[in-house]
Amino acid sequence: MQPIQQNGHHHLVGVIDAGTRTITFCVFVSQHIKEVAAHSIDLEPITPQEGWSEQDPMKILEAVKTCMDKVVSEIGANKVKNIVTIGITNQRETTIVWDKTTGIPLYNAIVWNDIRTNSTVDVILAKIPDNNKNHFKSVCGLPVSPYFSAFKLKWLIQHVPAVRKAIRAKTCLFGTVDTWLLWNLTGGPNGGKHLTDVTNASRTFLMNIETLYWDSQLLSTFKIPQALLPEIRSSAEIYGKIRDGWPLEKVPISGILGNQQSALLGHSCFREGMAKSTYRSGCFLLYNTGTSRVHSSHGLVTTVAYKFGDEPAIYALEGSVAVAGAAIKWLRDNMGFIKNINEDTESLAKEVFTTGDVYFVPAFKGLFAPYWRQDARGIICGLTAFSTKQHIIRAALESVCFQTRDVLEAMNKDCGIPLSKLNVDGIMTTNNLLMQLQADITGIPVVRAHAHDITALGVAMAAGMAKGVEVWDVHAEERDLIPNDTFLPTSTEDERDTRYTKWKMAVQRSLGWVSPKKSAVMTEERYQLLASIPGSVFAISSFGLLVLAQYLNKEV
Ligand SMILES: Nc1ncnc2c1ncn2[C@@H]1O[C@H](COP(=O)(O)OP(=O)(O)O)[C@@H](O)[C@H]1O
Ligand SMILES: O=P(O)(O)OC[C@H](O)CO
Repeated sequence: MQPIQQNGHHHLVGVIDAGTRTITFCVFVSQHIKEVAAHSIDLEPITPQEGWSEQDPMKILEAVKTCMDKVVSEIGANKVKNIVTIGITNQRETTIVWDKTTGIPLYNAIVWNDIRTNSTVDVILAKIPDNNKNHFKSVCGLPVSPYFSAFKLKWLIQHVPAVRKAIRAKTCLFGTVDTWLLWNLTGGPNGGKHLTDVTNASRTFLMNIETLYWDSQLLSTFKIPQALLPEIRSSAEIYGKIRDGWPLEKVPISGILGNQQSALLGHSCFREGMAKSTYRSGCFLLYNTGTSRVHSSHGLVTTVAYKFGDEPAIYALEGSVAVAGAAIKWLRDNMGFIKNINEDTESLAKEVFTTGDVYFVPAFKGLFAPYWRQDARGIICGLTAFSTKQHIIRAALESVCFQTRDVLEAMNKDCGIPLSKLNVDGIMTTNNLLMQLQADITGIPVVRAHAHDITALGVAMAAGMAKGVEVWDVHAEERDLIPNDTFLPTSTEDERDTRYTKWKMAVQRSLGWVSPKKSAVMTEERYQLLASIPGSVFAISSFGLLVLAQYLNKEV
């Protein structure tokens, strides 16, 4: 391990952090937690329909390039040459397909929180004994849900003629955001590396959680040809070098981690029993279970936490909450209750001392862990003539805390040993009231990390420790400790439990709001029928197809 170069300069490690809303490129000094430079660009999602969420993969790529350019010119040529490697961390599950001969995407990226595949889920469930959504959990660790990539990829194959055409021509590639970036950064159509890491692969619903290879049973369930899929590698190894013509050309890329797994590393949760929760648009609690794959019986997912080179994979239990900060954003953008999230949320919520018995279940697109109910929709209940926007804002903050308690309860049951404290990070944790409510609702201390970017730090560590790079000793005894502060519970157990019981009642009222489309299976068959019609028919008579589609529509 050589933290310092022969010329006396510190090694630097660059990180591409491609989050759902924000693309960042930042640079760390090896062995240190603080970034020396960073540049970010926000990306707006494209929402063609209610429940849909897309991004332009080219815009993601352009934003990465711009961020790298900015940081390179900010730190100057002298320091740039000390950047010895790069790591990639990314929003997980988001699904991209492109043509390997042109590098052009065949459709927009379908983002993880897009629920267009609800009907695909119904079709898959209809084929499973007892419609059991946990049927594949022993194979891939995940429940059947539109969240995971396989459902999005199946939708793309069924609905986008260009995808089917590229599959027939054997030019179609699939990837999550890490793969899309790696392929482009290492050469694109000219030899780009088509790889992913185990953490991202573990979110596709296609990887066998035990063998860490693509699973043939799952591939055949989804009818996905393996040729589309990237090779699965570890989270820390040299995958390739940056192509010529890009900033930092020839610098190796040696770390890839899904962003929640990266935050787990950023918190140095290396030991079994250590956990963290990241509060951003969504909220994701990961609990390190070591080399054991703990299969949850209480609604959590089993996921790969990380795998360093040839070392055995380390697993985690995850509680994924789809809507956390996004509920606050909704109160600002859709309700007009808040002007400036950062400045107003806490002060408005503090204008009242309680929510006045108002509960807000922000199940905008269904509920993830531990419920996995795509039929749930958002509700605000307990309203009286006395309720104000302040009560609702406070209830939105509490909803994040109650959802976290839901996940914690499940985790404690699955693991047997209750968590004694909660390590937290993410932009939402700057809200002190939220932190205090979280401690009061869970009854355990909440320890807030003060490092600027724990998520990016995790993959910087992985990239820096990779064989052949070796500038970061992740297990070093002497390392920077992340400064933190702690919020202690001030509630009694009785108060906590009474309020939590009320929350559970509110959750019950949010369930079953959307009835599964009774035509789901037929819809699927219709698409298959349409998909099987040769392309020439489209050319000869698209009008004929329209008539056929209308006729079939009337049939169901
Ligand atoms: N002080 C705050 N109080 C409450 N919510 C906040 C606060 N600051 C930011 N948020 C919420 O956190 C989210 C920002 O997360 P961010 O990291 O930018 O996005 P993403 O998770 O999509 O990458 C927004 O949804 C916002 O509503
Ligand atoms: O980019 P974020 O912080 O919204 O993270 C999204 C998660 O990776 C989705 O699983």
